[in-house]
Amino acid sequence: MNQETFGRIALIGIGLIGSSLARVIAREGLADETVISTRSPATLEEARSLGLGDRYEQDAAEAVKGADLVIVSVPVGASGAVARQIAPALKKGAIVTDVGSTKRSVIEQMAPELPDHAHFIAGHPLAGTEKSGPSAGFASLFEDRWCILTPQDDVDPSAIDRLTAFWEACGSRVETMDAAHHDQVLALVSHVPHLIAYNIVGTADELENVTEREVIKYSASGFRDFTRLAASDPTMWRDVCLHNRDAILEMLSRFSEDLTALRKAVRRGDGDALFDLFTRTRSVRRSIIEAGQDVDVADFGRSIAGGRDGDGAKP
Ligand SMILES: NC(=O)C1=CN([C@@H]2O[C@H](COP(=O)(O)OP(=O)(O)OC[C@H]3O[C@@H](n4cnc5c(N)ncnc54)[C@H](O)[C@@H]3O)[C@@H](O)[C@H]2O)C=CC1
Ligand SMILES: O=C(O)C(=O)Cc1ccc(O)cc1
Repeated sequence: MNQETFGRIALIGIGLIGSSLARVIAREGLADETVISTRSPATLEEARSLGLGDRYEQDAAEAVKGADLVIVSVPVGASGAVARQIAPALKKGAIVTDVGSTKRSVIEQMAPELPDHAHFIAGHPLAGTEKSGPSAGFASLFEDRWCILTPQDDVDPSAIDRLTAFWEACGSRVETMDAAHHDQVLALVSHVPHLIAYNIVGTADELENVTEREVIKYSASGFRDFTRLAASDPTMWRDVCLHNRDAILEMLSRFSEDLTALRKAVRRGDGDALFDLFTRTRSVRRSIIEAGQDVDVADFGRSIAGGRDGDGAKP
């Protein structure tokens, strides 16, 4: 058997991420058998009707019996409860991982529950959409995306190698880092941007002198991008905020300070300050595109090719 393939994989939680995993596991032949479990009977039926696995179990403990790899894909606030449920049924030597958007809290919730004979390695694929549920997933979700692993110091390196090989077989690039560092970085690049989107769409929704029709009719692509993020799953994002509170608060403070400076530049008509900030931020976007990290590179490429990018000179 190759490094990346497993006899039995158990997927606990079968929403966007779990079902994308089920699809890529099937496409790449990464398991002899895939067992699916999720809390809601209706969701389990949906997974069955989509043909996502080989076996379906309502009981998570039943699902992990004999599994070589267990992947927990539930809202981060449910991680501890799932770990408690599956712990007594885990096979000796099983690798247990998760996909949650926050890492310190998931480790704090799961690690104490799991037996020493299992290898627990927390993880986070930096890949997703605003959609949720089993039908929202797709096999190519993880392609050319980062997957961050945050193993604790005492984890067997060969288990890390196997999990790395698995994510690589799903199309991802894998990086290992400290959980606290992960949470700080993700607060900046993912959690706070989602909160900004929720906030601006909420603000637009509450403005009395702008009708809903106008928001829909005149929303340019910038606002549309915010509405996409602000359509993300409420349970998932409530849990992210509750479970990465300190890092999110720290980044929000920085954001507020910078917003105050920006507001001042607008109020004072300080064109130089505005131009300098906008020039700096444009170069950030360019670096991201050059590094090949953009979701819609083709679209951005068209906007550059269309010559709408200006020459960078201060008018
Ligand atoms: N949606 C996204 O773009 C991304 C999400 N993530 C993380 O992946 C995890 C799953 O997210 P999605 O798949 O998007 O969510 P989802 O809402 O599509 O699916 C969640 C699944 O968990 C199940 N579930 C909820 N509570 C449970 C419990 N107590 N026991 C067993 N199953 C339970 C639900 O029935 C459902 O099958 C979350 O921790 C999220 O932070 C990570 C990367 C991207
Ligand atoms: O839809 C988007 O733009 C996302 O940013 C998806 C996403 C959401 C949460 C994560 O932890 C990782 C990726």
